[in-house]
Amino acid sequence: MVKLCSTCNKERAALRRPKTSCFYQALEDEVHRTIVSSRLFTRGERVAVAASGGKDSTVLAHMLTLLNARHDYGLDLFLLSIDEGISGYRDDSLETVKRNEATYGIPLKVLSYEELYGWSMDAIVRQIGTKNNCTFCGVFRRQALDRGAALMKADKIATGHNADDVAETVLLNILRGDVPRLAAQRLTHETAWVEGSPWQSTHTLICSHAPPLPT
Ligand SMILES: Nc1ncnc2c1ncn2[C@@H]1O[C@H](COP(=O)(O)OP(=O)(O)OP(=O)(O)O)[C@@H](O)[C@H]1O
Repeated sequence: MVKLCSTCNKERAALRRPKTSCFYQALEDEVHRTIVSSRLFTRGERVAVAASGGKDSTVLAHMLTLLNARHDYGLDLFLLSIDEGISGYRDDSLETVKRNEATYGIPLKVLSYEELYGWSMDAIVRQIGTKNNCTFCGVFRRQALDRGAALMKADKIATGHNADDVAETVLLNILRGDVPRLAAQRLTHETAWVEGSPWQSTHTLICSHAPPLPT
């Protein structure tokens, strides 16, 4: 027999959670509580939602538009997408971002490496080969998001980084023995705020370290 969500009593149950049973409600409440308790936004701010077309940033776009309307944050949201110029990869996900623009009714700005740097990622790989190309791509993407946000007069950038991404970065830094980066990561983890990093002052990290829900 199909088990229904014991909170809304309509949707099919997707997950059994130790403290609450309705996953959507619990997640929305947790994100809202993090936004409020960490004072992530101020009324009237313009927020660039960094949209890759992947699951995390699509959930982020959904969540921010939903909570902005529900709790009247008064934010001016738009989607910011970076086209690295990787044929067969980013062109597909950009189609998803365009669908998100229509679904969530917020404007989309797409900026390409080609426009910003005069180089697409495909051209860079032709030049440097495939070794270390992810490092180039990541550094360029962070700067591209910063430049795009400045161009669009955004006050903050929201990204879909989550606890898994944080764990992955911490583990990689341990394996590399990179102590200064580990310390910076701890700051990010504890305060959900990146300062003095390549993200510069506009960057706000939305992560999943909300306090536990009351029982
Ligand atoms: N091309 C891009 N354009 C805009 N934002 C991006 C882009 N790539 C990554 N981001 C932002 O950085 C976050 C982390 O990116 P990462 O490459 O680690 O992918 P991810 O964790 O799989 O997330 P997603 O599922 O959203 O792709 C994304 O959630 C998104 O907010």
